[in-house]
Amino acid sequence: MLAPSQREHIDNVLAVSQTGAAASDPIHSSWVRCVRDYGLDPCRPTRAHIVEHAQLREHKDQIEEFLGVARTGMEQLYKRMAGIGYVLLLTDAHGIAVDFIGNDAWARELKQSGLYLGADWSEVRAGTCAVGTCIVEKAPITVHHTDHFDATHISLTCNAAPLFDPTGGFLGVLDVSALTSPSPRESQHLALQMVTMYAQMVEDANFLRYFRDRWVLRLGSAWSMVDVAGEIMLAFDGDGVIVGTNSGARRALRPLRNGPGADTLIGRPLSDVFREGMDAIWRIARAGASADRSALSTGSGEVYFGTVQAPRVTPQRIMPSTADTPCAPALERLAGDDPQMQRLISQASRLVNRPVNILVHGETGTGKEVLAKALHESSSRSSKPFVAVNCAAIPESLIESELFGYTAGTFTGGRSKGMRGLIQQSDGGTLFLDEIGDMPLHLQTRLLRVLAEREVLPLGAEKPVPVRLTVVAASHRDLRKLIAEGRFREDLYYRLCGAILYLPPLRERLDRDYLIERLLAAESAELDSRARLDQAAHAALLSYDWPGNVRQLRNVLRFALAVCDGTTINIEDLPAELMTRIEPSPVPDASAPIARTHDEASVLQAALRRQRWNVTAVAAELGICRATVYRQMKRYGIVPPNQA
Ligand SMILES: Nc1ncnc2c1ncn2[C@@H]1O[C@H](COP(=O)(O)OP(=O)(O)OP(=O)(O)O)[C@@H](O)[C@H]1O
Repeated sequence: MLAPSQREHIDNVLAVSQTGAAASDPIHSSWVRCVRDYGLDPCRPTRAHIVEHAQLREHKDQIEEFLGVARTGMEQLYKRMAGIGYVLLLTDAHGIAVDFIGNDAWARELKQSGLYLGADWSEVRAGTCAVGTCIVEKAPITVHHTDHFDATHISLTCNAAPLFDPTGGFLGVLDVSALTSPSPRESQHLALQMVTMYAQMVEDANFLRYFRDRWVLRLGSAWSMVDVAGEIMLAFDGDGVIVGTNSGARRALRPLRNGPGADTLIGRPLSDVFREGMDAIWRIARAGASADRSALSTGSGEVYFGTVQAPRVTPQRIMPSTADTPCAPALERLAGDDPQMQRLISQASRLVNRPVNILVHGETGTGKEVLAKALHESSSRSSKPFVAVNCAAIPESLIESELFGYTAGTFTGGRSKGMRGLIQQSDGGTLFLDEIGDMPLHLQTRLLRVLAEREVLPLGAEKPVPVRLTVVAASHRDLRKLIAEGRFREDLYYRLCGAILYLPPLRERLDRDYLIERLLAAESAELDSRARLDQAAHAALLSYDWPGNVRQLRNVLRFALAVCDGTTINIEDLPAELMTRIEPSPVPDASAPIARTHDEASVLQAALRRQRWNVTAVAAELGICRATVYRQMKRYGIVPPNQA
């Protein structure tokens, strides 16, 4: 039963989402997103969603090291905020609360409201809220009472600040929330300042931990405060080259000279940023904590006071030098300007030389093998073999001998000298196990033993052979689900997932243009063609939702190059499926475009009516993405009844 205040709120949300919002208003823009992009219905308030334990574990595993650092900051912040009724949430980049500090006395109310461990505060799930909207805006935000989209949340007040990793990737959100609060929005001003300040402190603590083997230059505009609150931090190596920047540095500093790459500081010498040059910085380092604190000035005329912290551990033992390279070239080539891919690449570049196995998740055709290969090529193992095995493609009866090898005379008909298995062949290099979820259970047990004991026992052999094995495993299936069904060993899962990388589906990537260009160049070179895409074909490629991901894009380009006139690829050269995703089967006569348009419009209209104008449900029914539904609605002038 809805309270009058909730009903009034729903009417308000409906009115704004129908008329649209000013781009500068993050709350109303979020309401519009909730209705138009996520298909959320303000008339159906929904309780908080708490993810299951196993899923929460996975989210925590992703940022385990960071969680330890963040906890200290959270405890300090909680001490200051608990007395005035606030609780604290730390969420990952997906909006899942991976840590929480609150008062046990209100545990029931807090859990019901979603102020709890495991709560999903993404905008897609919870509507406008401090965490979810902060993830979209990447900036601190207060979402107070009726700023929330969902009427169940309108008694809450929430303040959130984003957290970035030392390479600028988005890590998650720090949030302070209260079950009750005074009605003026201004009452939250201080809470927002506090959460923003602590988010910065947590980020900086993480930065110092991450770059503990590097020199760190801390800068502040107040002479006496630099040691305690250096707003700007730059990590640099013994040659004075910048290897890391905190958020403050990324906001405030630019290289002295313009030119290519002027937007990034990583990889540049410090003398490219400060007029006084490297000598002055080494002088500051030598002065240590003494009062001799030279000022450094930037190209824009700002003056900062600096202090330099020496490396606290010896570099190379922690991480071989290439692992610190902000982006290894083989990895960098995988993507253009897509935030999800850029984050993945920065995570991957930090992993290349670490002694961990990596699990890659992604839909079929997203490039899991390509990523595994790039990881290998970027590592110090690159001169050793990269061995790829598709566990789903090799018949079960052969996987064992293929992987583990066999000795002479083990099989009648086998090679008389025996065979080194693929595990041995990858010794010192990388073993890529694709579709690991399809590996039979008894072989999972043997693989686990190889990983634990670092030796392999070929079939028929008496003595094990030592191997230096680094595994990158991939799966498009949910391994946690397979574990729950008893089809995948949990202990093997934990051995394999030293780190998990999620490859986004192509429809979510914003760098499709880059991929189209790269793949077209690669395919053209192979076919010795110089054909270019015309505008309509290019637009069709950009707007398609690519269920088969990068592989399908590659195949489509190959097809188009083969059938085009040799100079221009136009829309007719693209395979029919790009034009017919929305049509009912059987496919109508392709020579009748008017009939096809008419069919498309009526199919869409019927589905919209059937699904009561819920765009998400329509997209699911027709097997297309929501953006395509909106595009088609616009094209055919279909307007929801309440907006007509
Ligand atoms: N980033 C990329 N740049 C260029 N080509 C790519 C990229 N990602 C994938 N591809 C191409 O897409 C195709 C599929 O890639 P890949 O085999 O790595 O996908 P996958 O996710 O391992 O697929 P599956 O799940 O079917 O094993 C390949 O032809 C590959 O060359």
